[in-house]
Amino acid sequence: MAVYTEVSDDELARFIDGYALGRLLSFKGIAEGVENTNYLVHTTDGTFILTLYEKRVDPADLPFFLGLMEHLSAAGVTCPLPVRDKSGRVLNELAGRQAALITFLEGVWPKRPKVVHALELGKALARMHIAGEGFPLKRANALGLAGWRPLFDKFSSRTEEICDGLHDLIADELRYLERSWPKDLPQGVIHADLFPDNVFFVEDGLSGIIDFYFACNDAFAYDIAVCLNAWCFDAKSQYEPQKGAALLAGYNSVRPLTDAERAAMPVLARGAAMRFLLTRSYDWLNTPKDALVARKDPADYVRRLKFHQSVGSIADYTAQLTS
Ligand SMILES: Nc1ncnc2c1ncn2[C@@H]1O[C@H](COP(=O)(O)OP(=O)(O)O)[C@@H](O)[C@H]1O
Ligand SMILES: N[C@@H](CCOP(=O)(O)O)C(=O)O
Repeated sequence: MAVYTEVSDDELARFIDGYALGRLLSFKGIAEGVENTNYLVHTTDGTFILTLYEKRVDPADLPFFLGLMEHLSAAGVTCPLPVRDKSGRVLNELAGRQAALITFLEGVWPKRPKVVHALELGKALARMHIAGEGFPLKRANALGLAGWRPLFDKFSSRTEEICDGLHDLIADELRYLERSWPKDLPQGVIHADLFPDNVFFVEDGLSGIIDFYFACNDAFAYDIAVCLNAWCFDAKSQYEPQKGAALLAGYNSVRPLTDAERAAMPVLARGAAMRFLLTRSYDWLNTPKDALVARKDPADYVRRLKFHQSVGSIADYTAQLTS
């Protein structure tokens, strides 16, 4: 459960009084998520999600994240909307943290994504990329190529606490990525963390996207690579080419990939594996013992990275195995 910050009944009742949402009825910590503290809040007017922003969120970025949700929602993407308080603000302070209330989305995230989920995801991702056009705020990807080495430096002396060989795997791969990272790919606003637990479905229809707290300006194709890793491998970290093919086909049906994007997919998939290997490794070593959070296993991303290193091109590989 990701609850880093406890909120008392009285504190929350006072906080809710600041909004035109009726009276607080009940609230409980949410048993999912990694980055922030989330509570499910019931008031006499409805159900909302209360988020208290934690460690990795720079308060200066909050207008980007909350403004993006408003922009995407207005452009037809089903995502949470920040709720304004009685004086029109979306951000307030609660229990010493910046906090916001957002609307509750119906649906459940797929615990075992199927091919149809990957297809729908691909279409929704492309629609989201198009819908992001015209969003006026900018945010660099703090966990992009330039951020990986400084993050590695923070835990490189402790990698053996995770697994043997991890230090050299990361160090060698960082050198490769720094040499090979593609420039000049089509860019725009990307989600950058579109894992299954951030995408809701009602039956097989995609009902909404949440958790925009890593969103930034970066290459669209990098967002696809993040999804390939997160959606198209089974529980044993074996690549599932039918899902990869469905994701790419769904995306391509809405926003056709350029030749340069296709060619870059193998290195982007390696970079996307590196990004989550680094944050998971850091969190594995640094999550406070008393935090109510389920740490994510870095080993899943060691296996993905090794898979990408072993195949030439994930797009060719997908095409080969599905033709
Ligand atoms: N708008 C929402 N509607 C419904 N459930 C939500 C919403 N936002 C978050 N949740 C629930 O809270 C969980 C954690 O949210 P998330 O934004 O992923 O947290 P974190 O930023 O900590 O990763 C989600 O898996 C989901 O169950
Ligand atoms: N998706 C990341 C962890 C971030 O968690 P989220 O709850 O914000 O999606 C990972 O799997 O490492």
